[in-house]
Amino acid sequence: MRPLVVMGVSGSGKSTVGAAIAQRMRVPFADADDLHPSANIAKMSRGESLSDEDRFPWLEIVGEWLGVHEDGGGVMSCSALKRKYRDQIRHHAPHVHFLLLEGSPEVIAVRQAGRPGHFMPASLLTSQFATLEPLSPDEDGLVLEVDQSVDDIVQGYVDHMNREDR
Ligand SMILES: Nc1ncnc2c1ncn2[C@@H]1O[C@H](COP(=O)(O)OP(=O)(O)OP(=O)(O)O)[C@@H](O)[C@H]1O
Ligand SMILES: O=C(O)[C@H](O)[C@@H](O)[C@H](O)[C@H](O)CO
Repeated sequence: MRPLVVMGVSGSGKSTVGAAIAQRMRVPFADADDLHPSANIAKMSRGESLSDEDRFPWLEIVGEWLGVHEDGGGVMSCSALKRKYRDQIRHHAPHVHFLLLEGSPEVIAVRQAGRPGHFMPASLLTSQFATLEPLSPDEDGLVLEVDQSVDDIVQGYVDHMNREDR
């Protein structure tokens, strides 16, 4: 398996789906939320969105992890909201592909609200959507709708990969 980034806005299900795909594919999983410098977590907790400068060093760590898993495969959940962030990741891991979890602000807001205690405030969801640049046709990846069960999303990914292998 090639390295995979499960991407999307906060609350789209990246951590849940990423862990489930990694388990299904029997490869390591990492959550980019765990790799943020503490200053980034503090900033988001204050209700401020991250800048490109804040994200740069974090994306270097994310890219390096994926680069290490270029051969054996691995899954990282990471927002990867902008094309240039994905370019930065691809620089480290040229064979990486991306699964964008796409959903309406309404559905995702309900999911976000359903996990009290998370550092990410609901108020940042608007800026997450404003920042998101969907995958371009020349980017290696697929898009799946979040308004379905986690099992169905995982199966959607597996089916896509099986079609690609044929
Ligand atoms: N397909 C799904 N159906 C129903 N609930 C889901 C689904 N995917 C995720 N959830 C739930 O939605 C909430 C958000 O999911 P999760 O934490 O995985 O999102 P995330 O994109 O990793 O968020 P963040 O980046 O903010 O940590 C969780 O409570 C999770 O259990
Ligand atoms: O790029 C970003 O703005 C961040 O990665 C956020 O997306 C959060 O870390 C994550 O989603 C936690 O809620």
